[in-house]
Amino acid sequence: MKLFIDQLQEKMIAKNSRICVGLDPHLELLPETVLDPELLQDQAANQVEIAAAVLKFNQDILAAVADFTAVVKPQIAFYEKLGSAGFKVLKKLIKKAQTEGLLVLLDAKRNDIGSTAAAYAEAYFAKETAADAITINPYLGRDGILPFLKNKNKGAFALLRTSNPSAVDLQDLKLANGKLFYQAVGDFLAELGEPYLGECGYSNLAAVVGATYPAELAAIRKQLPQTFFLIPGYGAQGGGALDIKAGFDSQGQGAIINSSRGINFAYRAAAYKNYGAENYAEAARAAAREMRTEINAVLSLK
Ligand SMILES: O=C(O)c1cc(=O)[nH]c(=O)n1[C@@H]1O[C@H](COP(=O)(O)O)[C@@H](O)[C@H]1O
Repeated sequence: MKLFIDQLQEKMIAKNSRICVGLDPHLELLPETVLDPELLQDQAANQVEIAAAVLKFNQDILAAVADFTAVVKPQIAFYEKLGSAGFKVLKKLIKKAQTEGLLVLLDAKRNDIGSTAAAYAEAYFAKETAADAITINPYLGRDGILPFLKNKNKGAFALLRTSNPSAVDLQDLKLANGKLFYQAVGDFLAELGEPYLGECGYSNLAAVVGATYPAELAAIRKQLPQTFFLIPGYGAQGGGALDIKAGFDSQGQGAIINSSRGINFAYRAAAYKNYGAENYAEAARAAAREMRTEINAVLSLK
């Protein structure tokens, strides 16, 4: 079995795509034709119907974008909040995505002490849920990270320089050696990821760097030539194609750019309004195709 990172690179090349479609079903943004807003008045009582609507919506989005992406990223919070019905939806979506030939990066931002991290790795990489990769929080250090790397056909994406405004609160703290905290985390991840390098030159231990901080992204790419990046913050959070360019290597490899709301709910955006709410999947397909084109153009890829 190929290393996760080599599988990812292979699929990115096959799809000629550097995008990652987030599957974040914000309930209040779902079309009324899929989810009756009345049901949201009492979410606890209507969990099963809401979960069914979420499943339909996400299955439609998945089918619509599958031609344009190598990987999808369900954010687990949106499924967890629907209780056991939501968890079943997540499992079905993971299976459907993989059946469509896509890799699944489960956005769960997990971590804990080593023994508990091992339980998380088992929970999300074991047969039943079987995501291909997971987002993790590196704050606990190596014993909390290594369990996610044990199986070499799975990957882990550690938070490095996040896209949110408060990223600066802790990540930019200056250390005694003059480095910023996230820069030291970067060095640490590069060293820890070294034994997990794939043939593509990147490690199964990847990192998350926000599109909303282009200067930091450019510096981190230089600092960490063997670390693959997930770059969220494109679209809804304000990041654009020029902002993410420096996250790639000279071959236009080494990163995937995530957009969740910008694709899932494209039907609500002025640019895709003419599709109409009932054609939300076609609008998402158009948005994914356009995002792929924009990113390939900025990277001078055909
Ligand atoms: O790990 C992530 O995926 C993540 C890290 C980060 O720094 N910023 C960030 O937005 N994300 C996730 O990426 C997605 C962004 O969603 P949109 O802003 O709707 O495109 C959400 O699922 C976030 O939880």
